[in-house]
Amino acid sequence: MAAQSTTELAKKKCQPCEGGVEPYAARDAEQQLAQLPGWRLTHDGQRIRKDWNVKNFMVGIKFFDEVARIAEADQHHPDLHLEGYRRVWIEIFTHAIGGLSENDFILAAKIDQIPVDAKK
Ligand SMILES: C[C@H](O)[C@H](O)[C@H]1CNC2=NC(N)=NC(=O)C2=N1
Repeated sequence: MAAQSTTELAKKKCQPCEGGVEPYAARDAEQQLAQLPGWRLTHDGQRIRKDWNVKNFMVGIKFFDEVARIAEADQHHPDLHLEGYRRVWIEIFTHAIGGLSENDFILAAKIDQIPVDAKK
């Protein structure tokens, strides 16, 4: 499976997934992640995750608001975490298949286009 650039991914729209799709093998997922700085595999290669230290709590909340808009527009939804008032992390996987589909990488690429005020 050929890895796609972030630009290619971000131009795509998530496709409705109700199962019946083979999850990415860890090796393919790793290759795709090489194009997505900061994202890594978790849960035995079944999810992708990225962490941010944002400037303050409201920056985190506003970031989530932007992420939520994208997720709703594409009907593909990440797990959003905010702890310790500015430590943010996002996990993405395709619930319908219990693993990774192209949708997860599309969403990650779109999230990476959101400007986020990081801790100085
Ligand atoms: C039909 C539509 O794609 C599904 O209901 C969506 C909604 N959002 C979703 N988000 C994620 N992350 N995984 C899913 O399987 C999923 N299913």
